[in-house]
Amino acid sequence: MAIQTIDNNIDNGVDSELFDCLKLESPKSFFLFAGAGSGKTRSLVNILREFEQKYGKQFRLERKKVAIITYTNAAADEIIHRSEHSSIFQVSTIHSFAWGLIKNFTNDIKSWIKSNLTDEIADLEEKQAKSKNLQNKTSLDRAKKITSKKKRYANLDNIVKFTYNPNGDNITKDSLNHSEVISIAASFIDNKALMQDILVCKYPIVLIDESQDTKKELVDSFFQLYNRKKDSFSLGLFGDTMQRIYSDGKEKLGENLPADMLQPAKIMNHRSNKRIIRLINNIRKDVDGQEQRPRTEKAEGVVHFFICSRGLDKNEVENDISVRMSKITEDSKWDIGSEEHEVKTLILEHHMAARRMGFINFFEPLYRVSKLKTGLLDGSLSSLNFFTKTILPLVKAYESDDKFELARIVKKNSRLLKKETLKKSENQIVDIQKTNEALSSLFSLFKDSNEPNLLAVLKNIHKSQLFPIPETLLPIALREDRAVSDSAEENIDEIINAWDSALLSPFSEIRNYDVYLSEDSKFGTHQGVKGLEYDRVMVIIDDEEASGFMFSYDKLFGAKGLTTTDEKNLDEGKETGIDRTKRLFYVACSRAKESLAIVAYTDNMESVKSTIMSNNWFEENEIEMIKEI
Ligand SMILES: Nc1ncnc2c1ncn2[C@@H]1O[C@H](COP(=O)(O)OP(=O)(O)OP(=O)(O)O)[C@@H](O)[C@H]1O
Repeated sequence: MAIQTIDNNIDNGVDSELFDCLKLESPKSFFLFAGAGSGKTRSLVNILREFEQKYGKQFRLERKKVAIITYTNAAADEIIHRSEHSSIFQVSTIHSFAWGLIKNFTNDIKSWIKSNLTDEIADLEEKQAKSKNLQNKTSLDRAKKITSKKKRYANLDNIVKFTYNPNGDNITKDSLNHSEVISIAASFIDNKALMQDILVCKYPIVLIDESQDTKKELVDSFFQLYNRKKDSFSLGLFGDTMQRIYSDGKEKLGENLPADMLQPAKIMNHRSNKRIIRLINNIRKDVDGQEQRPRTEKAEGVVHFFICSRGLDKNEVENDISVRMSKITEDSKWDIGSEEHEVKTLILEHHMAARRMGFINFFEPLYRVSKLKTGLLDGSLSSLNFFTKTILPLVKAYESDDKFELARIVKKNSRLLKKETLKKSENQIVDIQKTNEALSSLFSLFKDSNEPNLLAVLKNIHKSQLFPIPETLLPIALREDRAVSDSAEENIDEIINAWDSALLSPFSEIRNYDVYLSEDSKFGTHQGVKGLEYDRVMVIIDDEEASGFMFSYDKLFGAKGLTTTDEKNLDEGKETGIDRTKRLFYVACSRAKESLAIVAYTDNMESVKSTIMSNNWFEENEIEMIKEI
């Protein structure tokens, strides 16, 4: 028993070493890089709690804060919650933090943008001057870019204050875009003594979680700041180079660190069962050879690799695999048919979840428009909220005969029942009657479990004037005849174009999409689940379906050969798509606590099998080939 305790707690000393760095009398910096599930986030929270106890009062009096930079808003919320909402901690994403630093420096921002635009315009004009044909697409696009940049330059003096939303698209004239905010903050930290003083005075401690993926420009600036202000500034980096999966991160972050930076190591993995840890140790073996140890009380656990022929019905394959896994693991929660089914399925791209959950027709056209992507994924798109936040709850209230809820939604959103409308109205009874008729007309579309398409719902509401139509959808709602207008408007806006297709989907797709957005969705992306953990994980792999270009599982598993570019990168010691994919695979597999199923679709089943066996990732009895169902 005593041995077990020593084993599991072998890394416990690290927390006090880290806390020691934060002592205000003698600040030091550290770099805690350790594998998945080694308790980095836990260490971060532990030292924050201890810091609050020792320095909380002092920091509040002196109006100082510890800045904690996380990769996502969700991670920020988690740390805020776990550090008990203490006001001395400012937990935010890198974009929010950077914006907070620069937002009051309007004149300096203007000068930076002017100088940047001057360089960009000069560069474009030089290229344009060399163009052999000014009428080809590239040259025409370049000409447009030059005009728009010149326009922005001319408008800069009219801007009183810049705006920026770290979670938005920032398309107004006075807004900064995401990369500008990062570059401006980095440039101010590097070059402005005042900014360096403000930063160190307000935030004597900056801690960065997932620093392997944090914008490299800013990480470099923090290193510079550390070199300048060592006596009054502490920089703490948490991360794992094996989990660097975005191109924004600094390559080889762990190399050439300042000599006085503390670099503690952790060797435990507190998260996963033994077999899963052996697998992830093997995946990183030829990258840096770091090996983790499981906790002594952990079970063996299960990993299983299903090699599936492309072209099979994926829903059927994956359902069958869930049943098969429940047998292999003797855990009924794997079984899709069981009431207690609880498996996290990791897909590569959101549209793979859309296909599996039944909202692909509505999702795909909108997802293709880059301006709509963020809002579509986080559910903040206002034109979409019309369906998800107004119509869907209304229809659900109708279906469950919840008159109270129905009245509440109508009162809140209806144009006809607005207080001001009713006040002005000569005959309120007629208005209420009109509302009832509008509702009946809308619900008639859903009679007998019918699922109308979204266009029918939109047109119905526009006609009855029950609710105001979002601005983006108005041109479509106003159209008399879709077919005529399609041919008449050649140069139609890409957003309207996308909505034109999306609106042809049945309303049931909105229901499914709404479930996907909610916390309890059983899907996550390989990238998006960084930092999280689940008992049972199914990793779905299909490069063709994902249609991305950053990752290639086919190459990682030997189903496809290397391209000449890959060969060239390899020769030059540069990173290849295989390296990136291996790290993504490591992140995905290391989310599993108890058992893990990999489901890989491929055209080359035998090559996949021999690759995953020859690099010792899977044993023969852990591999199953599914050619048909
Ligand atoms: N010292 C410990 N004793 C017991 N459980 C621990 C310990 N450290 C971490 N854990 C547990 O192990 C799991 C992983 O911890 P944590 O999320 O902090 O790891 P991480 O290094 O941040 O992981 P990743 O890099 O994979 O996101 C969590 O469930 C956490 O509660």
